[in-house]
Amino acid sequence: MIQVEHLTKVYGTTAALRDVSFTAATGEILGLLGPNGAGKTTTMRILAGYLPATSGTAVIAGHEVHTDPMAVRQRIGYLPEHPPLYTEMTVVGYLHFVARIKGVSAGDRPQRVNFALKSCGLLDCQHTIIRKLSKGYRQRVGIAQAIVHDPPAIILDEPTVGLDPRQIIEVRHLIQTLAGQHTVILSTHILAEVSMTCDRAVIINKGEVAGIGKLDELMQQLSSSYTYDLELVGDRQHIQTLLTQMPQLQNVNWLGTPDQPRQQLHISSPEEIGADLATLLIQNGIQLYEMRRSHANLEDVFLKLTTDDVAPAAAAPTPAEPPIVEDADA
Ligand SMILES: Nc1ncnc2c1ncn2[C@@H]1O[C@H](COP(=O)(O)OP(=O)(O)OP(=O)(O)O)[C@@H](O)[C@H]1O
Repeated sequence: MIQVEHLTKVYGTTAALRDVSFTAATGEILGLLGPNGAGKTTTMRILAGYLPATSGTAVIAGHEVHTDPMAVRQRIGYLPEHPPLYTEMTVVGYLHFVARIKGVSAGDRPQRVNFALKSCGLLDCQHTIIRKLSKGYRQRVGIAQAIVHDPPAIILDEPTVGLDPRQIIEVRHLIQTLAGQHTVILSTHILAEVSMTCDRAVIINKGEVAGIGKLDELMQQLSSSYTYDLELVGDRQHIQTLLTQMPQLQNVNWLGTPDQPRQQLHISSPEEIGADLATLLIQNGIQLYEMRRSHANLEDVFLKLTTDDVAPAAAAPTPAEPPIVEDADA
């Protein structure tokens, strides 16, 4: 449904995206996850046809965003970070307006608007002036305008930002109900958003793809899959020498000071090495008081992939730039 290949965007001297590539299959929810400034919004705006890429291509439902922008805009729903709602209109009036400018026929409009109102939990406030809605409800209106013309692809830029916890849960649930019939790409800097909402994630960092796949696959990609926290008594130097016998150990970090009676050690390893490690230490006279093993969690993956230098992926392309309503008007 969505193919992004070798996408690069340069703002002046700033390379916001470098050779970004990923795909999103029909019906899936793909999370674009990255820290501030990673290039998420830039990617979303290019996909939505509001920003031209410097190079590369992005194809949505068979149409390239640069060479065929109008066809793309008819096939996507886009929720920008700050949706440009017409705040003096009622919710239902606004959705009818958007449906019209998105090309929904007059006969289909009532049904499409009703679907959007219902899907987004807006039926009860459909006659309310948008200006009087809470932020959470405005966000729902933003999503409703993105789906009112029933596009096959939905692009949501930070859809839960600024919402309270209850609203976040509601919006995430809404997004999940949209998948299946729609392909959804959402951007976020919140790990939990991806783990709770998305089928797969593209982790983006400094404009490059740092990891891509299902979350459990991403965790497996980590070289340090297991971490061990040890409490032991023994000479640090001696222990350090012993550990050189296990070359698979990574990130051997001592906690506290060497003069503490009990030493604390944090080790990571791509393999499960607990039994061998314990045997090595005990057979060499080290008193092992505690050893705890934990698996890399999503936070470890994110920190690892967005802290280290990363290798990119691929993709690129295109169009011009207006806010949703104006664009649709065209
Ligand atoms: N119009 C612009 N002109 C120059 N540089 C820009 C422009 N827009 C974005 N950038 C730069 O491009 C990089 C990526 O920005 P982008 O907004 O895409 O990141 P982001 O991942 O969405 O960040 P955030 O989560 O903070 O919104 C940043 O270094 C940003 O400063």
